[in-house]
Parts: sequence; structure tokens; C-alpha cells
Amino acid sequence: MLDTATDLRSMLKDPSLLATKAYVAGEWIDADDGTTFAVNNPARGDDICQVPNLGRAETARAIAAAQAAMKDWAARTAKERANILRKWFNLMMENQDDLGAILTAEMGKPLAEAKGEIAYGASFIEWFAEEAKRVYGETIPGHQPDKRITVIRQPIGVVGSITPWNFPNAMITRKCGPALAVGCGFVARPAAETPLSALALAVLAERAGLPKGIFSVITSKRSSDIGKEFCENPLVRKLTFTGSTEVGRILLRQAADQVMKCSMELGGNAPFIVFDDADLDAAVAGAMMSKFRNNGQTCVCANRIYVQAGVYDAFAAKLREAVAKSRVGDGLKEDVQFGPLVNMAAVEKVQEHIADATAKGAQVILGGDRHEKGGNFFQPTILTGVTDEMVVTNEETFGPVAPLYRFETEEEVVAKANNTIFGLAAYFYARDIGRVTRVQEALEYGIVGVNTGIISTEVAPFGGVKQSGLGREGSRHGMEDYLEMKYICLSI
Ligand SMILES: NC(=O)C1=CN([C@@H]2O[C@H](COP(=O)(O)OP(=O)(O)OC[C@H]3O[C@@H](n4cnc5c(N)ncnc54)[C@H](OP(=O)(O)O)[C@@H]3O)[C@@H](O)[C@H]2O)C=CC1
Ligand SMILES: O=C(O)[C@H](O)CS(=O)(=O)O
Repeated sequence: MLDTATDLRSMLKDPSLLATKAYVAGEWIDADDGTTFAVNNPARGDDICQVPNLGRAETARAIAAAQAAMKDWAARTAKERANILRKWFNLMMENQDDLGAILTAEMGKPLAEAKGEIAYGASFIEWFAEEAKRVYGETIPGHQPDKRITVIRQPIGVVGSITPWNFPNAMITRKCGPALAVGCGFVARPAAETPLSALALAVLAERAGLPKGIFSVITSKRSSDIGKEFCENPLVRKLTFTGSTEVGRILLRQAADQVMKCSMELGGNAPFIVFDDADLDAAVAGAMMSKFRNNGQTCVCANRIYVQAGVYDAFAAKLREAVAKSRVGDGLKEDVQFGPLVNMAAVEKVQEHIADATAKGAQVILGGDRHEKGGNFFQPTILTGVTDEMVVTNEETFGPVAPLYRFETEEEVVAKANNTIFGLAAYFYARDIGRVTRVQEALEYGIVGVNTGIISTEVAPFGGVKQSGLGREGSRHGMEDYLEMKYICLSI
């Protein structure tokens, strides 16, 4: 089999999209100390390329450049910014195939899913190009005859962004879209596993006409150092993070010293509830999408599947039949539904969750072990007889494991669904209008899918409650996190 780098370059219509230097202050640079790190293909285990291993000094330069570039960028009309963002969107879609191939190579998701992420990521640039022109202020009747009150909204300042490996394009555009639309400078630090998608975005940003310095990409394995630079550098006024709740807590503590505004898109533990009046075939289709999208590696994947007793066996059988048809393999070479997990640590976590569940009495009705393809591949797995005592109940598996719990009553399952520190996404299937209304209001989550397993769209406010995060991304609300409100009291 050809190595990934050779394979990838032969696939790319525009090989210049495979950038291997960091993008700082409008220049393509190496690390000051010359060090690099490898970007690995999780499907084959080989290295695609080396990229620079930047540190705090380079990050500080990117932040200073963003601050300097903001003066002109924020002074442009919203329409000028919108037109450049629109060009960026067009370039992303024109290069969707290449961007998808680069994404699959570094992250592992099947090519069709990777191309889907490019369209999803691009939709945030398109959406916020439009929203740029609708940042309205207000006038308020004065409290005294000689007072005139106005409220204006201005860009918050330089934004530091830290994103995970599972959506290496969309998690960045969901943040830089609104930030750039309102006039902020933006410094992106993608996960070390997946820097190439971010660098490809920078190549297209240059072509779209984003001014030098307004958008930088820091490639680095020194995630903690970069995070500290974002939190300690006085020029940074906003930190936006997507990743685990554990790291979110670390960053919030660090950002507190500067009282820095933070957006946090953190971990989840999504319940997926199937009531006995559900359309079972629709529920199975929804579970397939919600549970197994991105090989189960999304924060909104169904993590606990609760099925009412009267339809439990039928649902389990239908889900097993549907999952058994899926193919596992190298997303760059084959037409598959499941790629590899991102690394061996992810494989081991999945194995631990299955071992714990079976040791406590769960049954494996499909899969349950590493895939015969070896490496980071894992068999799509369904567990039955799952109970609250098992680790899967409270920990995010972040892999292709569908644990089925049996329940009797609506009250019981709502209490179980809410019994978690997380509150990002929840799903349920039912057709009785009274039940639908009661349950959608009772679930303590930022996002609720009713008779659907896919809720991801740029037009809606994405975000969690409890320890799943702070703030919302996407929708018109996604602009708020990058704006400051100023109240002007004019005495005449
Ligand atoms: N709510 C949401 O929208 C999402 C939530 N998640 C959650 O994230 C987890 C999986 O993603 P994963 O990447 O493992 O999450 P992590 O939280 O480990 O990493 C996320 C990002 O943070 C960086 N990072 C790690 N430690 C630090 C630190 N001390 N200071 C600064 N940056 C740091 C990582 O860099 P590096 O990897 O290079 O160390 C990575 O870029 C799951 O819990 C999932 O639910 C993931 C995606 C979306
Ligand atoms: O990183 C994630 O898991 C995403 O936030 C999920 S989604 O936005 O693609 O639904």
C-alpha cells in the first residue's frame, strides 16, 4: 500500500493545500528552535509529514500581529468583511474534495464524512458573513431631559482558540467565523493530531484576502504552553475552547487571572431514549447517526441508549441488523462507514468500557473487540443488559459502543437521563404529543433532538449546560461571544 503522503499528494488537485509550515502574522514559518512533530494517519499508522512545533514566543508574535491587524480590519465596513468571508466560503467549497482528503488522512473519518465536515465547516463562514451585516445597537429613552442614551457593540479583541481533533475544520470555522465577522483578530491552535486541516484553511484565507496577521495558525505539541500564552497575554481578550471538560476547567482557572471572557464547548454524555410509542425504524436510523457518526467520536454522540421495556428486544434486534451491515476500513481507500479511532488511547478506553460493562453483567450482541484490521480499528459494538453501575453510564466512551439500558416509565428514564454532570445533547423518540412536550421540557440539556439523531447545523445555537460548557456557537447568538456592549450617555 502506498504511504499516505504519496497517496495523498496523488489525490490532491491542488497539492499546495497540504501546507507544512505554521501560519503566523501572514507568514509561513518554522519554529524558532527548528523543532517539528509528525502528523500521523490513524488508519495506517504512518506519518504524513512534519510540521513546526511552535512555542510561546511564536504565539505571542501571532497575538501581537492580530492586535495590529485588528485596527484596519475592524474599521472596514461589515460588508467588506462579509465579502472576504464569502470568498473564503466559496474557496472552501471549490476545494471540498482536497480539504476532505487532507482531513481523512490526519483524522481517519471516512472521506464522505470528511467532505461533509468541510461543507458543515464552510457553512459557518457563510452564515457569519451574513450575520456580520446585522450587528445592531440600540437607543434608549433618556433618564433625564438632557441625556441621550445609545448602546453600541464592538469587537471584543484578539481571540485565542483551542480546538480538538475530531472536527479539525468545523470546530475552527465555528469560532473564527463570528470572530472575524465582527472585526476580531484570531489565533487558532488546532490539536496536534490534526493541524493540516487548519493550515489548509489558512492557505485559502490568504487567497480570500484576509489581511496579514488577522488570522494565524499555531502548530504545536506544547498545548499547555500555548494555552498559558493565550491566558496570560494581556492582548488576548477572549478564549474559545472545544474539548474535554477536564481541560476546560484548567483553561477557565488560567483565564480567571485576567478575568478573560471564555466560551467552552466541553464534554457530553448524551442520553438517547426510545419510548414504546416510537417509530422503531426511525429510532434505529437515528441511533445509527447519533451513536456512530465519526465512529462515535463526537461530543453529541448518544452515549447511553435507554429503550422502554415493551420495545427493547425489537429495537436491539433492529439496531444489530443495521450496524452489522456497516463496513470498517481506511477512509482514504475504501467506501466504509467506520474509519479508525484517532489513536491507541482511544482504543484502550473503548476496551476498558466494554470490559467493565461485561464484568458487571452486560452482554455483547455485536462486536466487542478490536477489529481484525488491527491498529486503531475497532468493531462497532452493541451491549445489552447495561445498568447504572457500569462506567459507560457516567463516562463519555467517545467510540463505537452502543450500550442499551431497559426502562419502564417516563419518570424513571427522565431522572436517569438527567443524572449526570453533563448537559450538552439529548435525544428521544416518541409520538404522543403530551409525552413529547413533557420530556423535551424536562431534559436538562442545551440541545434536544426529538425524533432525530442529528442536530448539527450552523443556524441553531449549539452548546451545553451544567459542565458541558459556557456560551453558544452558530446561529445569530454565536456573534454575542465576540462582541462587547458599550453604553454611551450623552449630555446635551
Ligand atoms: N462540546 C463540544 O463541542 C466538544 C467536546 N469535545 C470533548 O473533548 C474530548 C475529546 O477531545 P480531546 O481532543 O481528547 O479533548 P482534549 O480536551 O484533551 O483536547 C482538546 C484540545 O485541547 C488541547 N489541550 C489539552 N490540554 C491542554 C492544556 N492544558 N492547555 C491548553 N490546551 C490543551 C488539546 O491539544 P493536544 O491534543 O495537542 O494536547 C486539544 O487541542 C471529549 O471529552 C469530547 O466530548 C470534543 C469536541 C467537541
Ligand atoms: O466536536 C464535536 O463533537 C462537535 O461539536 C459535534 S457537531 O457540532 O459536529 O455536532
